[in-house]
Amino acid sequence: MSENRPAVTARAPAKVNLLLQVGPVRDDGFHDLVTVFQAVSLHEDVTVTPAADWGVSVEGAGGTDVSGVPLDGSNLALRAARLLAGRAGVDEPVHLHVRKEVPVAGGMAGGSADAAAALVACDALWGLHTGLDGLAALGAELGSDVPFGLHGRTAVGTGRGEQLVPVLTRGSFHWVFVLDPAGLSTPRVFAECDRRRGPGWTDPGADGRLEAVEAALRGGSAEALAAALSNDLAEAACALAPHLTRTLAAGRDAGALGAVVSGSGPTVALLTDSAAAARDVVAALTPEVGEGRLRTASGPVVGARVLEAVA
Ligand SMILES: C[C@](O)(CO)[C@H](O)COP(=O)(O)OP(=O)(O)OC[C@H]1O[C@@H](n2ccc(N)nc2=O)[C@H](O)[C@@H]1O
Ligand SMILES: Nc1ncnc2c1ncn2[C@@H]1O[C@H](COP(=O)(O)OP(=O)(O)OP(=O)(O)O)[C@@H](O)[C@H]1O
Repeated sequence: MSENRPAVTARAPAKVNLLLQVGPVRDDGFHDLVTVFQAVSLHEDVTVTPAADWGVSVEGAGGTDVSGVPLDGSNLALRAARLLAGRAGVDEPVHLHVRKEVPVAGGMAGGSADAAAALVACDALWGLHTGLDGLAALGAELGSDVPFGLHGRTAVGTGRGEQLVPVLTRGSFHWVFVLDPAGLSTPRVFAECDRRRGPGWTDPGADGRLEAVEAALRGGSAEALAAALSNDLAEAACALAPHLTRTLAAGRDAGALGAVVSGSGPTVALLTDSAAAARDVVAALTPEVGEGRLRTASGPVVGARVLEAVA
């Protein structure tokens, strides 16, 4: 019977947008994007265990504050599991335990990573063999960032961010993330971006930014990538959280090669040219922001996958 199946744990990564080009609002309320995602080594682990009824619990790892995470039917991991069960005709409830390392409402797609990990874990538990494309299609119904949580590595995202094409990259990139105690709501940041643009705004279209990011990734140059980082939501995020302007400057002053708001913010991503340089930036920033708000990570890393049980 289902309750005898062993628990399955899957892991999915956070993301940073190396480029986030925001186009016009579409009729469905989403914006057309051209973005470059990179998966980084902050992870969410989701463990699914057969249970009498559906449920979810959450734990913060490494000091992550999980107080903003819903534990009801709106939790993205739970929604993902129920969506897959519904489509596959599975009637075997699970309890999901989410171990979060990714800041909540931080612009790093933590909730999307939970959904991606839940899809992969449930697919394995129920023996469905849905495949990456099938899971990504389900993931897109849950959120624009979920397909990338499944794919991982580095990819160009178009549409509302759910249509992915892998990007060639060389080597690893080393990041420092400056977390913010307050989150930012993604819809609010997009709305502020629209408000600032005004009704007369016209999309300038392709402007060479994507090509610059792709060339830096192909060449494995942190310096070139730092120069190419850009985010059309940054102005809106800084308008809603004005201290971010100072955080970006402090990161550069601390020796980062480049600084960018991560996605819809408020996390700030600082690019450095080695793991040692990242540690130096942390040391330089600690007096101003405190060690508790600083994380180092590298990318690219793989997308959602089952963690094998240690024998
Ligand atoms: C900011 C990014 O993280 C960049 O990767 C994503 O665009 C946001 O992805 P996400 O959090 O998975 O977003 P979703 O759950 O799909 O959408 C949340 C809300 O963000 C806004 N949204 C999101 C994606 C998009 N292409 N256009 C939008 O305008 C919409 O108001 C939407 O209702
Ligand atoms: N499993 C979950 N983990 C975190 N937040 C969740 C989860 N399920 C639902 N949410 C809700 O989604 C909101 C956004 O969560 P998330 O941490 O994914 O933000 P984000 O990283 O800014 O997202 P993105 O970068 O994809 O825009 C939270 O404020 C919370 O209310």
